[in-house]
Amino acid sequence: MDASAFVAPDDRPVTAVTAAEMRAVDRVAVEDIGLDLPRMMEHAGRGLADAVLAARPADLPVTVLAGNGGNGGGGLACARHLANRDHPVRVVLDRAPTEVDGVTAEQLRILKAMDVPIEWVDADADIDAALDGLVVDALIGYGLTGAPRGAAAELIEAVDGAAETIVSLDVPSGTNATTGEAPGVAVEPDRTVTLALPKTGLAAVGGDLLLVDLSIPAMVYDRLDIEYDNPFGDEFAVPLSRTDAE
Ligand SMILES: NC(=O)C1=CN([C@@H]2O[C@H](COP(=O)(O)OP(=O)(O)OC[C@H]3O[C@@H](n4cnc5c(N)ncnc54)[C@H](O)[C@@H]3O)[C@@H](O)[C@H]2O)[C@H](O)CC1
Ligand SMILES: [K+]
Repeated sequence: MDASAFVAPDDRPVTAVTAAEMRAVDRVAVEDIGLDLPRMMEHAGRGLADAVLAARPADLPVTVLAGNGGNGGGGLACARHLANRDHPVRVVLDRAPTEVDGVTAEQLRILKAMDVPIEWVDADADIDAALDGLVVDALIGYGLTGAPRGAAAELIEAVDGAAETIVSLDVPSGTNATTGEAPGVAVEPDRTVTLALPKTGLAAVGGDLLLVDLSIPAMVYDRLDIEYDNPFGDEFAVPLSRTDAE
């Protein structure tokens, strides 16, 4: 097996996947096992909340920047767990709540019912520097298509200048999950909480790396001929180190 760009704490190599491979994993998980996206999104949000609680001093407010896809949905699930622990958390969307759809809209409905503050920005809003404290970047994950545009781009630019700590979910927003390239603006996180398996593009990204388990069984990877040796052991999240392997 070629040396991986990532290793788990016991120096075990951890396979990295491209965005296309991870999409295929999601498809097989849903179609063959019935492990559906909302369930995996919940695991993502719980693992992200664990990482945020571990990273933030008690009094630091948390702002979750959420997009309209699976990445946003994981961020919103994280916001719910923080709110349940009376941590100061608010959500800032890159569009009006009425424009959020799919599973992410379901996550949003729960937060609304819990009276979690929900704000949003549109393309030409100038975002106040209130993006201080700890910012969770759940705008865009491996679904990036081209250079960030509109409100998402504005938020990406605002957060890099204002936040004390930035935790990105899965892939820093604006970064191509496969190549690590940033076609436009991109978040520069202190930590990336990536999901299931590290994305190949994360080898080129700075900051700490934490891998969170979405409970995808090894047989899904086997069906796609993706080399998989459970990186979690008995944990549900493991820190990853980047090797200088080519
Ligand atoms: N097995 C797994 O790894 C799982 C990962 N999950 C999370 O879901 C995302 C992928 O979700 P998807 O809906 O396919 O796309 P994203 O949420 O990453 O992105 C869509 C989001 O981004 C906006 N957007 C895309 N390109 C641009 C752009 N150029 N400018 C502005 N905005 C852009 C788009 O509008 C949407 O808002 C993965 O990363 C994980 O976080 C699943 O939760 C479970 C399985
Ligand atoms: K992100």
